[in-house]
Amino acid sequence: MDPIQVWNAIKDLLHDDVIGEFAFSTYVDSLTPVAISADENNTTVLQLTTSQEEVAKEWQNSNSLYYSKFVPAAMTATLTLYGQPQFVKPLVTYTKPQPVKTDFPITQTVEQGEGELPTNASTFITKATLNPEFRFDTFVSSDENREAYSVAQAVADNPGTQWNPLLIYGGVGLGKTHLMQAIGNAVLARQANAKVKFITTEDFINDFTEALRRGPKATEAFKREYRSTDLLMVDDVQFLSGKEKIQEEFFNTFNAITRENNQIVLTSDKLPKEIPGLEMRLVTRFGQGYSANITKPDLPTRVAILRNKSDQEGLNIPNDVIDEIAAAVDTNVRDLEGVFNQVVGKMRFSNAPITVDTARSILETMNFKRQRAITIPIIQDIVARYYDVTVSDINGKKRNKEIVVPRQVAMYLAREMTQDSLPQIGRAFGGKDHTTVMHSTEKIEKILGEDITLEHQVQEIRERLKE
Ligand SMILES: Nc1ncnc2c1ncn2[C@@H]1O[C@H](COP(=O)(O)OP(=O)(O)OP(=O)(O)O)[C@@H](O)[C@H]1O
Repeated sequence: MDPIQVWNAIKDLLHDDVIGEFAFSTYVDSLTPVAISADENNTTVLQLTTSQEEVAKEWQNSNSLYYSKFVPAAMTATLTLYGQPQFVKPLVTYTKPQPVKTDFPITQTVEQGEGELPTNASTFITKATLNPEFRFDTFVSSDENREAYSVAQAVADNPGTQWNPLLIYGGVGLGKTHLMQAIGNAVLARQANAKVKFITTEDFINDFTEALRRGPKATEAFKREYRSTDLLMVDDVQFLSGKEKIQEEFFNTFNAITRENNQIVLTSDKLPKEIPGLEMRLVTRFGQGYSANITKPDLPTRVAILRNKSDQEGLNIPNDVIDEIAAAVDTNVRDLEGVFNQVVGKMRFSNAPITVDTARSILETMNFKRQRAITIPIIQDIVARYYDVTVSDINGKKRNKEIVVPRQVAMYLAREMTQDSLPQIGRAFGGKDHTTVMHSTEKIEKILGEDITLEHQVQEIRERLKE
């Protein structure tokens, strides 16, 4: 039996059993497998080492939670790996830690062979806990995320130097976590033993609360672990909102890491100053590096993301199917992938080529409807009906208020909802000059900020246009 293989399989099983990331990373993930041997009773023993005395003590107690969960997990693991369940006992010994020299910022390449443990096998996560698919080369860069993409690459190339912290913010499912983990994956690809840690804000809260509950030693271990990272990535910092004690610990962690010129990357759904209940000192700290926004991808980007995914998975999805999905799903990339996966599933299980009709029926069951193309004549028609005037009034020259407002609203929406240029819009509105279009749209923009009734009207028309 291979000790690393067996331990990895046991660890996977324990991961679901041991509550809390902190407990798991301290008491399970930090152990290094050394050998498999037989004791005097001929029982198979998996020998493991730890550099933390209290962790070894916990394992040496055969009534401990970890010991008791280990034995059944080992049975399952050996059954899966070798076809036969085997009774295996853990033997955890304490070894004094050797000082580890880190050469962060990264300057050299350290190769990590398959299955080999990082040389500083500490409680730090390694490549395995990052999503290996979240890389720069699998991320489609477009206008909506280009800034975030470029800064993330700069941070990955030179962590802890210029953009510290890097904060990536934007709506749900737009690729913030992907970009953040791409930094982690790039750093670990260059230096496998870099102390890289990716956590959600919830993990941080749970780990800290658990450490406090366990007492001073665990709290010390928590601080040691978090504060000595080379690259700390924290997802969704908006969840720090209103949690004073946690914010204080986060503040101290933040300071300890940046003081050493190590790197912090954060994601949030909004700018720090817009997070309610976030202490001013954190707002200032979070904003001191670089804040990059990600917004919703437009249609060509959505097509590119799907094309990319289809190619990566070696699938041959027809272009019209991809266009159909991309046009219908404009909420976020996670939804886009969700529909894509359904389509792929359908292809695999029904063994039939996928057509636009199948894609449509999947989209319908998932409540996505293809938006119809919005053109100037459609806008003119809907605006005219909404205000009870005629399309020729809108395209004519009458200057009374009842007609001028609908005309200007229609021009404004044509500018907002179509790709047509100012001269094209002017021509479509009865041959008007492009300056008239510009003046009308600016006028509506200005009134919208002051007139709530008009704002509601415009919103209602937008919704009718999307029906
Ligand atoms: N530009 C992109 N190119 C390729 N894949 C993308 C892109 N943007 C997002 N994705 C994919 O969309 C999914 C959702 O992205 P991710 O989890 O990073 O979103 P998020 O912004 O962190 O969302 P949340 O705020 O909900 O945590 C992931 O599978 C990610 O790989």
